[in-house]
Amino acid sequence: MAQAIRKGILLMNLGSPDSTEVKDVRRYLNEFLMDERVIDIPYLIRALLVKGIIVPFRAPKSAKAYQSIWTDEGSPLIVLTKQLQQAVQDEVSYPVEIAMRYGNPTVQHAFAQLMQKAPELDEVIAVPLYPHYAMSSYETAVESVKEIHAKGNYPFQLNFIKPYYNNTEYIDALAESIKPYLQQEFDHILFSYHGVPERHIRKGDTTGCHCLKVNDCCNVDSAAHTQCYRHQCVVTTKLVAKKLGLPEGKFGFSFQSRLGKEEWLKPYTAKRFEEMPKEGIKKLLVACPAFVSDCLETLEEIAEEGKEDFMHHGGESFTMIPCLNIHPMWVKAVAGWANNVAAGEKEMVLA
Ligand SMILES: C=CC1=C(C)c2cc3[nH]c(cc4nc(cc5[nH]c(cc1n2)c(C)c5CCC(=O)O)C(CCC(=O)O)=C4C)c(C)c3C=C
Ligand SMILES: [Fe+2]
Ligand SMILES: [Fe+2]
Repeated sequence: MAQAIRKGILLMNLGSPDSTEVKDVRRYLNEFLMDERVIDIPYLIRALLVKGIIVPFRAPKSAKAYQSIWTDEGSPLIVLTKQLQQAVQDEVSYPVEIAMRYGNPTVQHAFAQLMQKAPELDEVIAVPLYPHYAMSSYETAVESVKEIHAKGNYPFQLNFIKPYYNNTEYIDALAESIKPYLQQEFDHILFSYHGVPERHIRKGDTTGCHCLKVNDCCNVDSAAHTQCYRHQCVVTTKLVAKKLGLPEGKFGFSFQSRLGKEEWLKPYTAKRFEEMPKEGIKKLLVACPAFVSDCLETLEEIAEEGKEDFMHHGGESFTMIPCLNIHPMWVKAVAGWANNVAAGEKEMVLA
């Protein structure tokens, strides 16, 4: 009889600084922004720009922003990812660990923990906590885990859950988490996704001739869509809006967190917050489906800064809908994917 495969589950998120001290934020930003998939310019120029300009100016400001959302247990992103770990662990028989792309806990630490909990571990199923494919999120997480795995000569194989932007369980969980907020009076719901430079979208176009080149590119069938962040955000928006029965005009999407002078995906969330009250949108709901755990970008940029901007420009009410965090349907979805992989159903898995 074939032996049962001994598996482990690795939940992978982006990461946060170890504390809100400027030195820790500086170290974190250096690691993050020196990633060649985040700032994709030649190493020497990147080093000059990141270490000489961006980080020295940004670290004190970011530290302040982190201070405004930090909890007694630490960064919300890490705390919520740990809560997700525990919740998924309650649903599956395999050990579950978490790792961050930048900062702590590291992938090496997670691998060591998994091997300790399952000494005969022969497969790790990695779940990137990003529903959409972007070079600067999903791809860098996957590639760095592969690199660490290869360098460390680990005795187990790796499998990755594919981007799940259109997966039924993800969409159903998202819709269910948003539904209670639709009971209140609102004019519009904005789906705000983390932005990326438009250049990244063109660079990732596997056909070389589709993304941001063809009219209405994200709604025209293309092989490029397996790696097109914009297309995947558009699809999530449509599917969740359909599931919630939102009529055209009652919802929209935008992109937040722009960094630098380059053109990023549009419309910009910050600009929409200024424009919407003038368009008669006074009561606003905001959901952030690119993040599965609340973090600096939702709690500070949207719920604090964004709210202030919207209200200042004539808004009357602003409600940020929390991310999936540990919503029971989301927990079940993650546990289910890992179990399906265990049962040999490979369709959620990249080779
Ligand atoms: C949802 C996926 C994400 C993509 C895509 C992404 C791209 C991207 N990000 C930056 C720069 C920064 N992002 C920062 C924070 C941050 N980014 C994501 C996710 C994605 N980023 C998350 C979950 C967070 C929050 C982390 C936390 O601790 O809560 C920051 C740090 C904070 C700040 O100083 O603003 C930077 C910098 C770039 C340049 C980029 C694509 C090129
Ligand atoms: Fe980011
Ligand atoms: Fe597109």
